Amino acid sequence: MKETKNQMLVIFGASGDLTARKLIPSLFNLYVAKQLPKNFVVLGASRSNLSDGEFRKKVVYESPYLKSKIEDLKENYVKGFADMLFYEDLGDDYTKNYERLSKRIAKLNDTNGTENNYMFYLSTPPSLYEPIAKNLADAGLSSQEEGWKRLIVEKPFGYSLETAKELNKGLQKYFNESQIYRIDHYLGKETVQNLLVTRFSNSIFEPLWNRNYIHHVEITNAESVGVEKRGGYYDKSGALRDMFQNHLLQIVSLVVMEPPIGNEPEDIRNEKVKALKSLRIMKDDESLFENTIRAQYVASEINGEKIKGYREEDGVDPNSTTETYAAVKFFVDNWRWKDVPFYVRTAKRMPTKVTEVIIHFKTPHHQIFKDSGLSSKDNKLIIRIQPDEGILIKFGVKVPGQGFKVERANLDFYYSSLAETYVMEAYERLLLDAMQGDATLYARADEVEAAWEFVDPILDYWKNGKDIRMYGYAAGVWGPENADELIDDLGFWRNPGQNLADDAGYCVIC
Ligand SMILES: NC(=O)C1=CN([C@@H]2O[C@H](COP(=O)(O)OP(=O)(O)OC[C@H]3O[C@@H](n4cnc5c(N)ncnc54)[C@H](OP(=O)(O)O)[C@@H]3O)[C@@H](O)[C@H]2O)C=CC1
Ligand SMILES: O=C1O[C@H](COP(=O)(O)O)[C@@H](O)[C@H](O)[C@H]1O
Repeated sequence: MKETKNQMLVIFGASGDLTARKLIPSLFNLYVAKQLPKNFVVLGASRSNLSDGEFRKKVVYESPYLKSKIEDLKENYVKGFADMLFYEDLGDDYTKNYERLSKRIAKLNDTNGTENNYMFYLSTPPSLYEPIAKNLADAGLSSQEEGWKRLIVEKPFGYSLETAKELNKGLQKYFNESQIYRIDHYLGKETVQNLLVTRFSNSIFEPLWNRNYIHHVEITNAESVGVEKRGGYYDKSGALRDMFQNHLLQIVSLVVMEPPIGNEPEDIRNEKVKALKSLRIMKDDESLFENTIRAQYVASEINGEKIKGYREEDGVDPNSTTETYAAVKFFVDNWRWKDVPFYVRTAKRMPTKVTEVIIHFKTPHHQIFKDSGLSSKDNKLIIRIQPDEGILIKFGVKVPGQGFKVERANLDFYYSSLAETYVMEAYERLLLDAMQGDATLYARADEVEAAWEFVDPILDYWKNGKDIRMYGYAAGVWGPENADELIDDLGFWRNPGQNLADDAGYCVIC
């Protein structure tokens, strides 16, 4: 087991939503699981004027995100956690007041024995990432002469290839690449990591994992919710930037990558970068027109409840051309994947929340049971990332009786069957990894840039392309009908239900 050294976590943007909703609950879980180091403190920093006590009240005692967790625990236990939290008000301007902040850090370090090991978490608007890094460096807080210093950077990492490069350069002026941890919470999901294990710890999948046996690959990420309270942010982002450039291309890289030479962070990251660099970039309008689809949800009624259309959401421009649905077909230009199409889609306001990877295998090259009724797409490996996490293999079996009637059967594995194993939440896992200095599940600078390189021309075409269309889909359906055209020479999208084994067309709103 890796060692978690005594340390301090400084969260910039500590009065915000992410801190209350994800960061503090994850730290609380780690505290309950006794995974935090002996000497550990959290210093929150934001513009809001809060005392230590008010901060503790907000993110622990009165937090709706901890309510059910702390109800089950003794009060002094909860107090033990809350007492590790402190707060420093940075005033109106994050670029000022660093002198005060660094004095507070030094004092907390001396009184709590955190050994000058500091992890800075940037959970602010992205425009502040570089200024904060600069201010920290100017205050001597990026130097590793005494203790280590790490910088965790939230998404979005850039708005385009150009801005991502600028941000990389900007941060690397003040911190070394090895100190920078770019978070992608999908990499913290147990089932996403399981993609690596499924592929590289079994001898039954990898020999088939190539163009000789795989017909096409499909990845679906669907959410039943709309943009919720984040209309202002989302309208400047859209599905391609919000989910595809980061989370989905990370999943793609794990499906596409070659076997790494080992499981050290750089072994894995090197292969992921190579995978992302092998995605065929679509450059001309014709291929962008043929291989990409965008759409927005429109008002609808589900189970008697009226659902707003995207353009009616708070913070969204009534004439917005931001997509809430994105589907992309692409190829991977390397030896393993030549001519194998990949279909990846992501959207809000779908019938259910689900993320899965489907490997569709080819038809056996000589079919002796071709009158059996099964089609070429009946051998599938489904890796279910959420919910009902697990793996399903679909294959043909003989129907008992005379002749050779073939029917589809399922072989399945469910994570829930490992009931005794505690499965950490994504942020919990990622925070612990960063505390231990393990960057395997964090994106490297070149990885992020390679992903933007693929996405940039699509965004550009969607903004300026001459024939580009914006389709509509009623909230609660599986996107615009036109999206089927993308895939229809091969079949149709698998529209799964909430459970792994639920097949096409099963729709619920949850
Ligand atoms: N919320 C989520 O679920 C997710 C968030 N993220 C990312 O995490 C980051 C934080 O998100 P979230 O917590 O939702 O955002 P919020 O808007 O809720 O919080 C932002 C924080 O930054 C501070 N802040 C805002 N503007 C300024 C400013 N001009 N100068 C100084 N401080 C400022 C705020 O301080 P104060 O209020 O005290 O002024 C607040 O603490 C963003 O980059 C977001 O993209 C990523 C994935 C999911
Ligand atoms: O990063 C983001 O992810 C969430 C979806 O995360 P999940 O773990 O619930 O699948 C998405 O709702 C949000 O728009 C996006 O910014």
